[in-house]
Formats: sequence, structure tokens, C-alpha cells
Amino acid sequence: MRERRATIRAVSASEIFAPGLLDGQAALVTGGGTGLGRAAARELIACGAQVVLAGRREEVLAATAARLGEAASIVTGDIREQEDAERIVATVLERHGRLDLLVNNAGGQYFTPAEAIATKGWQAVMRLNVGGTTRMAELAVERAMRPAGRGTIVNVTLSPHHGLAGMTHSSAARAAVESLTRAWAQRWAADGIAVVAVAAGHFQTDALDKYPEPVRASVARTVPLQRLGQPPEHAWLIALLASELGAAFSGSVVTLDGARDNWFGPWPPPTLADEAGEVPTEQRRPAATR
Ligand SMILES: CCCCCCC/C=C/C(=O)SCCNC(=O)CCNC(=O)[C@H](O)C(C)(C)COP(=O)(O)OP(=O)(O)OC[C@H]1O[C@@H](n2cnc3c(N)ncnc32)[C@H](O)[C@@H]1OP(=O)(O)O
Ligand SMILES: NC(=O)C1=CN([C@@H]2O[C@H](COP(=O)(O)OP(=O)(O)OC[C@H]3O[C@@H](n4cnc5c(N)ncnc54)[C@H](OP(=O)(O)O)[C@@H]3O)[C@@H](O)[C@H]2O)C=CC1
Repeated sequence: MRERRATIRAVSASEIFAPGLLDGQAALVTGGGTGLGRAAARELIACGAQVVLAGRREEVLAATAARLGEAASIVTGDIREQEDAERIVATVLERHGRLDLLVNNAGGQYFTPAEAIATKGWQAVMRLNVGGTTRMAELAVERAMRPAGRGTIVNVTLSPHHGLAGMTHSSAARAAVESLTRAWAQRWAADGIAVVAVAAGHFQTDALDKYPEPVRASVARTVPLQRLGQPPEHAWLIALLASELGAAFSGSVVTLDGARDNWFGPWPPPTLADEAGEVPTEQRRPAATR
């Protein structure tokens, strides 16, 4: 595992938070080199935090850190491996002497029908999303947050919660992480540690490129907002949870999805509406007679 410091380049001020909101904080963002993790790191830095980006690909992390400037640094490692995970947390402590915020953002799955998921694939998704997230949370608590008597852990999960038919392994894994979030919030409250899950809907990141074209083309239409989420929107929520307000959210699953959760389609439902777009209404009951 190799480490490298970023070159100097500043991030512009936050568009919505006051300067200095997170001054003095040290954050660790897993999967911080790409997509939602990169946007979160940028916003945390804009708010004053020092951020360590973790992931497996050094070149990806280094390119992001170079864009984020001297408040960003990188550490390579695989969150599924105990030794790597330990070194990731140790690196943050060596560099900053503290870890105030862990963003458990590294995760993912592949798109396939439920019955096509091989045991090995199921285990791969569980190992990454549940195993990796758990390992990082426990290490952050043991090594940094409990000794400091404070800290915030944000676990990135997935909306809709009623299940994604092409990603059932991930629906199950993220449900487990949300359940763990609630349990950890109780378990670690007395240590001054807040644990929150952010259930992300469908966000416009490069990762969507890996899904089949018809899936990509239709995703935004499955969202009542009729557009994909933008990474800065997710990043603003992460920064908010890293602020003093995060403690009050402990144990919550905050869904950020443009109303995707539990949406069953547009209104009026195309199968019910007539040519004029009107939906049949039920007859009123006759007035009661005396
Ligand atoms: C209707 C709306 C749908 C759109 C939803 C949009 C919402 C977006 C949600 C997101 O999360 S976007 C972010 C996506 N990012 C990632 O997924 C990145 C991380 N993902 C991965 O690394 C992999 O997908 C992984 C499987 C989770 C982990 O990979 P790992 O390296 O551990 O496994 P592999 O060795 O590659 O594979 C192991 C095993 O898994 C099965 N498998 C893997 N990929 C596929 C596939 N594409 N199709 C079928 N099966 C797959 C397979 O059994 C593999 O074993 P072998 O066959 O290789 O022996
Ligand atoms: N985009 C979306 O619409 C949604 C995304 N999400 C979730 O948000 C998170 C970020 O998504 P997004 O940015 O779009 O996708 P990405 O695929 O870009 O992000 C995944 C990141 O995790 C890192 N990563 C993956 N496996 C490991 C590992 N074993 N150890 C360390 N790092 C790892 C990857 O880097 P590397 O490969 O270099 O290790 C990558 O930077 C993921 O958990 C995703 O599932 C949830 C809902 C919707």
C-alpha cells in the first residue's frame, strides 16, 4: 500500500455553508477518488476540513487529490482487507492526529436479475458493502473516535428501499447497513459518536456508465423529480451531517432521492388515464334517506 500527498490547488468556497463550518476537522472518505466520494471530499474541504481519500486505485485518488489541493491526501487500500483497513485509519491518525468524520462511501454492485446472482457474486457484494463498511466503522471507533469521545460516521446506502429488482443483492446489503447504522448509533452514543445513513437515489456519476444503456436511459424517468441527483447535492448533505447537527441525526436514515422511494409511477397512471388525461373517479354514495 502506497501513500502520496496532493499538490497544492484550492477548492472554491461552499455555495451554501458558511466558511469555516468544519475548520479543524479531519475526515476520511472511502471511495473518495470518484463520483459521490469526490464531491463529498470537495465540499468538506470547502467547509474547512482536511480530507483523506481512500480507494484501491492510486492513480484515480492522486488525480482527484491534485484537483482538491493541499487539504486532500490519499491512501490506497481495500476496505475488505483487515490489514489495509487498519492502515487506512492509521494513516489518517498519523497525518492529522484525529478522525472526526468517516464517510463510508465505497460500495457497489452489478445489475442482473435476482435469480442470476451466483453465490460468489452475492458474497462479493456483501463483503464489500456490509463487511467493508463494518470494518471501517469499527476501526474508526476503536482507534480514533472512542478515545476522542467524539466523531461522526456516515454510511452511504441506497434508495429505493422497496428493492431494486436488478440489484437485489445490493438492496439486501444496504438494508443490513441501515440496520447496523441504527444499532451502532445506540451502541456508540455514550462515546459521543453519531452514526447516520444517507440513502442515495439515482445520482449522475461516471459509475452509471457501467449499467446497460436501456437502464441508464430510463433511470431519470423513474424519479418523480424527473432528473438524476447531482453529486454536489449529496455532498451538501454529507457536510451538514459533519456539522454539529450530525449528532441530532444519529440513528437516522436520511433519504436523498427526489421522492424515488416508494414511488410507483407518475400521476395519472398511464394505464388508467383516458385520452384527455382524466382518471375515472368513483361514484358518490347516494345521500342517506330519512
Ligand atoms: C432501475 C435503476 C437502476 C440503476 C441504479 C442506479 C443506482 C446506482 C447505484 C450505484 O451504486 S452506482 C455505483 C456503482 N459502483 C460500483 O458498483 C463499484 C463497485 N462495484 C464492484 O466492485 C463490483 O460490482 C463488486 C461485484 C461489488 C465487487 O467486485 P469484486 O472485484 O469483488 O468481484 P469480482 O471478482 O469482479 O466478481 C466476483 C463475482 O461476482 C459476480 N459478478 C461480478 N460482476 C458481475 C457482473 N457484471 N455480472 C454477473 N456477475 C458478476 C460473479 O459471480 C463474480 O465471480 P466470477 O464469475 O468472476 O468468478
Ligand atoms: N451513483 C448513484 O446513483 C448511487 C450510488 N450509490 C453508492 O454511492 C457510493 C458511491 O457511488 P458512485 O460514486 O456513484 O460510484 P463509484 O463506483 O464511482 O464509487 C465507488 C468507489 O468505491 C471505491 N471502492 C470500491 N471498492 C472498494 C474497496 N474494496 N476498497 C476501497 N475502495 C473501494 C472505488 O474506488 P476503487 O475502485 O479505486 O477502489 C470508487 O472510488 C457507492 O457506495 C454507491 O453504491 C448509492 C446509490 C446511488
